[in-house]
Amino acid sequence: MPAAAVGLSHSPLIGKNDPEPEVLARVDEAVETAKTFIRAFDPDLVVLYAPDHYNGFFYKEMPPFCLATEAHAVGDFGTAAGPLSVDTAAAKALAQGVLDRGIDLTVSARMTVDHGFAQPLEVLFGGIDRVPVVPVFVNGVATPLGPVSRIRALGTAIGEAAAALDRRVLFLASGGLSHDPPVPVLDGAPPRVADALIEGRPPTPEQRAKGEQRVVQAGRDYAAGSTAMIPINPAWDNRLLDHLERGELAEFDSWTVDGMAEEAGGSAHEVRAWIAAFASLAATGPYDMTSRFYEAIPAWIAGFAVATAEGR
Ligand SMILES: O=C(O)/C=C/c1cccc(O)c1O
Ligand SMILES: [Fe+2]
Repeated sequence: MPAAAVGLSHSPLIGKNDPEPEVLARVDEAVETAKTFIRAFDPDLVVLYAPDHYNGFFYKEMPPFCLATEAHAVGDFGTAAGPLSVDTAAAKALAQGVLDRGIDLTVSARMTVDHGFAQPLEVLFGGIDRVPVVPVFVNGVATPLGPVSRIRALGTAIGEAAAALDRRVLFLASGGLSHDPPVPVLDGAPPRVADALIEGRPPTPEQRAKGEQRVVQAGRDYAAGSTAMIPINPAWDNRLLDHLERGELAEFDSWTVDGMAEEAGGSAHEVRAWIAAFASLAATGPYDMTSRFYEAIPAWIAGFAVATAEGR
């Protein structure tokens, strides 16, 4: 089966807190490389692995991962709102294939997603409804989190199930790499915040705007030298990219949840999306990483990477 993978960091601060023009130009060039790669590969199905930031998944029920047979975006941070063009038949086939392989997959027939899903679809395809997609939520924020080996197993099972579809499948990862944005944490949260994280009542437009402004301000403070967050860790990020490039995916099984957070920040767990996508590609056969870009971008609170890979 023709298969490829693209990893793309997301940040809701893109276009709001931009870094120096030279940095932006380098990012634009890397994104153009990824777009050219995708155009040449010409996928007819995109399996999109992405996290959520308490817009679709809450502690009332928080699965480690969940595949959607339908999905709509909330439109946070200026991203598009509305339905994603989910390929429901492919999603159901993949879900069955994953369950058949012994992975306890949660399935959503109406998933709510945020910028984690919407941004890569907009950046790479020009909209959230342009390409047949199977959205797969991978929890990268809400502790407790299970071992990374389970995410690799999920990615492998989806890759194997996708190989049976006889489609041109692009496995797309959204998230990471090292970063520590002010996403709320349930442990120790004041009762009002804890209730919101558990119940997930939709915010009013005013509440949403206030929450988003808090994150934008955090990015500005961080770029100006605030040390409140765990620093972006380029060495850690490049170690991750090295393992992905060399196909050393089993190396991630020894990465611990606490160790990842300490070295690379509370949202570094978003790299689970990357590990899942590359495990999916690896399950279809050997691959080559064809492009790789990395830059630490404090204004976006992101160890920011773009990478493309294709099956041999
Ligand atoms: O607060 C949020 O919803 C998200 C914040 C954020 C900031 C920077 C990079 C990311 O990946 C984020 O999710
Ligand atoms: Fe994120």
